[in-house]
Amino acid sequence: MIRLFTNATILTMKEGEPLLSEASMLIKGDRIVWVGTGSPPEAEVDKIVDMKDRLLLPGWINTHNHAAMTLLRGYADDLPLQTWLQKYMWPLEARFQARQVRAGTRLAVVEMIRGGTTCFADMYDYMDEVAQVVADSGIRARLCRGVIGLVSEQERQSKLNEAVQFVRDWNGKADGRITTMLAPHAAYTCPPAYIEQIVEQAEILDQPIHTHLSETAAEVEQNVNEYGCRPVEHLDRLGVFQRPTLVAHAVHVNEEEIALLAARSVKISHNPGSNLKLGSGIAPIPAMFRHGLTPSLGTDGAASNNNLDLLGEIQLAALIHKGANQDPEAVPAEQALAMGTRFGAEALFLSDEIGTLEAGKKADFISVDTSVPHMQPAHDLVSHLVYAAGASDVQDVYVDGHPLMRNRHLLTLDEEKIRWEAQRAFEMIAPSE
Ligand SMILES: N[C@@H](CCSC[C@H]1O[C@@H](n2cnc3c(=O)[nH]cnc32)[C@H](O)[C@@H]1O)C(=O)O
Ligand SMILES: [Zn+2]
Repeated sequence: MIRLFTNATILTMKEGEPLLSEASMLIKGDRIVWVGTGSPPEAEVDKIVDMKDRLLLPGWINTHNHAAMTLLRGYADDLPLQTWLQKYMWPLEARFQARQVRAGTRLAVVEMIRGGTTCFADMYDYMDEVAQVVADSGIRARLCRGVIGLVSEQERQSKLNEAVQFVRDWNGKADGRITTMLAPHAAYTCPPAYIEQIVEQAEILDQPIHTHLSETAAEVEQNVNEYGCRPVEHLDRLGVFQRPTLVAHAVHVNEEEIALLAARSVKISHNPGSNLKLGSGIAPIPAMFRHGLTPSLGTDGAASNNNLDLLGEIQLAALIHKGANQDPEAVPAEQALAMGTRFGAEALFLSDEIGTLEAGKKADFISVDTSVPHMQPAHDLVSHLVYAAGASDVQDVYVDGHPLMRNRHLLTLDEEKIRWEAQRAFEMIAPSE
């Protein structure tokens, strides 16, 4: 089917390309065939969709999440990372079964689609459930079975086997919407030999690696005490960065470490909301840009954010580095938008397919209502999107050319049922007070 989205303002997010007004986008099946002003090359069109008062742009790419943690939203707030994890999250997560992960992930996907996210990375457990939700909902995702190695050797091996089997079962599935990774949870939860083993498997399976890195000062200190070096050097020595790697957080990295991450082309998922909420710190994003890195954005799980609104992260990224560095020129609006789109595609190793609106790429895009009062006067939509818009201004969401939301109406998921299921699944595991 050939569809023409017309009468729109289009932000392609191609580097250096200005906003296109009175523009159109032509889509053939799941791919974009043309974007521009003037008349499209193809005369035969099956459907014309009028996009008056709509800004079209690539969907948001959320590069770090634990989707099922929506079930634990608001459960343990205002605590530091290690207490939050060890005293609250892990004991409750130990009660999770397939049902909790399915319900929590479905809720997460509803929330993400409603906020304009078309692709997310997920690191969790019971990943067959997560993959099935992705397959059924129509969203795109890069998924990995996260492994925490603070268990017996036997359990470590069985978790790794699961992670490997997950890659074999799901990489490239759901018409290519699902891709995978391998994920040692963090240097402080996986012994060195285990990390090496995971790297070896990643090599065999030709998979990228996703891990948490230098999220807190305490974690860096512990690494120095235990292994005699900081986490970046530690992972480098273990060969992690020989693989394409995506690290979440990178809050406590110094100039030298940033240089090494850049030299190894490591991808960064900046999670400003989670880092602020857990009091972890503020990642040195301007310094990363100076070293040629192109950090992307993630929400982290909803228990440390507490929502999955990627536009909110774009806005935080555009604001906090200005304040932290007393520099109003840090992370300009355009760059913050790139972090949520094009750089997100790079971070997930999917930039051949998504991240910009241009011929040959997948038709993953969203539309934003530009007629609302807080987008007036409509002279600089890039500025309005970053500094004035909200998630609920997103009207339409398309992935692979399929509509997942039209005029804020979800088309692939039953929202009411999902809300009910999430409530039930939470009550089953909630501690009795
Ligand atoms: N249960 C799994 C590990 C799941 S990976 C995802 C883990 O990351 C944890 N997590 C969530 N947010 C953060 C964060 O900000 N830093 C570190 N870990 C986190 C989360 O609680 C969950 O346990 C196993 O069998 O080994
Ligand atoms: Zn995380």
